Amino acid sequence: MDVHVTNSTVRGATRAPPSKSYTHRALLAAGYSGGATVRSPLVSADTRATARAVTAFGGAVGPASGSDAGDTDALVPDDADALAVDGFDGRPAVPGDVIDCANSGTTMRLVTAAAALADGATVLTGDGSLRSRPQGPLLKALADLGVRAESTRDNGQAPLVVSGPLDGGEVAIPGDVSSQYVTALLMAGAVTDRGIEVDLTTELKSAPYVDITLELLDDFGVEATPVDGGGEALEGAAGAAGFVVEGGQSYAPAGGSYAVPGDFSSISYLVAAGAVAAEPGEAVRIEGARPSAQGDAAIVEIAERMGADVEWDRDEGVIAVRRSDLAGVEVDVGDTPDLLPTIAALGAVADDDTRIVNCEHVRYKETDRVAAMAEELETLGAETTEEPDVLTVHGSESDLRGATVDGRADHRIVMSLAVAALAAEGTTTIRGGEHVDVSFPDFFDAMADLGMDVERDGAGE
Ligand SMILES: O=C(O)C1=C[C@@H](OP(=O)(O)O)[C@@H](O)[C@H](O)C1
Ligand SMILES: C=C(OP(=O)(O)O)C(=O)O
Repeated sequence: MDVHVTNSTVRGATRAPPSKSYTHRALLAAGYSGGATVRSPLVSADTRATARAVTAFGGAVGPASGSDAGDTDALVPDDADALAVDGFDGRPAVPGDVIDCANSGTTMRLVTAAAALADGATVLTGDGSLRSRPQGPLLKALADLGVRAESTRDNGQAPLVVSGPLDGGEVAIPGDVSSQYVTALLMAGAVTDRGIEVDLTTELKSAPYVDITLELLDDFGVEATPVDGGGEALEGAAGAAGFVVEGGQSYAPAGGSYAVPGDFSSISYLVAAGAVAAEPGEAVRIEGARPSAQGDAAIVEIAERMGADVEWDRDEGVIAVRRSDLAGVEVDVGDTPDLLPTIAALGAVADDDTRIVNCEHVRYKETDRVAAMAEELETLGAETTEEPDVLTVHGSESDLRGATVDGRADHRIVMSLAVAALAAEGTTTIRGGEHVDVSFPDFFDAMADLGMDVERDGAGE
C-alpha cells in the first residue's frame, strides 16, 4: 500500500498503543501458566504470531468477554480489550503443524526456547525478512543444553527444527546479537527441572528488554536474577555477566490477570511528530505513557536534548510535545535499537549533525535499519554518513522535499519516514505503508486524527 503524506501540522490528544514487547511476553507467560487473562494487549501481526504459537503448544487464546467469551478457538479480534489464555502449564505439546512466526523476531526467539521443552519436534518458519535474521547463537545454546536445535539450511537462519525435552543446565551465549535469546532462555528455564544459568560471552546489547522480561516474570510470580562476574545478584540487566533462573517454577499472575502498559517505541513517532510538526502554540498530547522498564522511554530525554519542548507527567502517563527548533546530538542506541529510525528522522529536521552511535545490532532487524534510514532519508534530500556502527545525519545540509521512498517492508522505517514527511516540502509517497500492522496497526488513523495530511491507496498494492 502506498501512503501519501503531505507537509502538515499536528495537534491534539492521542493514545499510545499497548506495548508489543510486553504483549508477546504476557501471552507466552500466560501460555506457560495454567491460564490467565491479558488485559489491554497489543493486537497486531507480530503478537498474533505469538498467540498462534501458544495455541500450537496446546494452549488457546481468545477474547475474554463479549459474544465469543469462553470460545477459546475464536480468532483474536482486532479490538480485544482483554484476551483469555488457556495455558499449557509449563509443558508445551508437540505442535501439529509448522509454527509461522511471520515477521516477528521476538516470537521466533521466545518460541524456539519454548519448543525445546516439548517431547518431540517443532518446526518454525517466518517471512523472508525473518528467515534472514540470526538465530545461530540461540540454536547453539539450546544444542549445548542437550536438545536438537537446527537451522534446516545450516546457516543459522530459519526454518528451524527444535526437538526436546530440555531439562536445563548452564550455557554460554553472546549478548551483542540479540537480547531476545536471553529472554527466551529465562522464560523457558523457569519451567525446566534444573533451571538455566546463562553466561554472557560479550556485553549485553538491548539490556532494557531483559529488564522488561524480569519485570514481567516477577509479575507472573517467576524469579530470575541478573548476576555479576562473581555470581552476585544485580538490580537489573545492565552490566550483567549472566542470569540465573531456578527450575520448577510456576507462572501465575496476581489475581489471574496481567495489564500491558503503553509502547514507548510507538510513542517515539508521536513525540517526534509533535517535535517537528506541532501546530504553533499547540501541543500533541500522548496518553498511556506510564513509566515501565522500557528503555525506549529515553525518547523523551533524547528529544529534550535536541531542543524539543516536551513535558512528561509520569503519574498521569501523559506526554505533551510542542514544536521547537531542534539541534543534532550524539545518541548511543546500544540499549534502544528501535529508536534509531525515529532519531534519524529527527536528525534530518534538526540543525547540525546527529550522530547515532553503537548501532551495529540495529542492522539485524526486519531490515538493516542503519542502511535503510541512511538511504531513504537521502532520497528525501538529507545528507547522511554511514559507518558500520555509526549513522550520522547532517541536518544543516539536509533540505527535505517530498519523494517516493521505500518503507523496506519494515514498520519502523515506514513510521519514521512518515514523521520526516510531515516536515518535508510537498508530498512524500511511502511504499509498503501496510507494514505498520506489525506494531502500531492504527498509526495512520492516529496521525490523520492529529492532523497529518495523509492519503492511503488500496491495501495490498
Ligand atoms: O525483546 C524484545 O521485545 C525486543 C528486543 C529488541 O531486540 P534485540 O534484543 O534483538 O536487539 C528490540 O529490537 C525488539 O524490537 C523487541
Ligand atoms: C525488531 C523488532 O521486533 P522483532 O525483533 O520482534 O521482529 C521491532 O519491533 O523493531
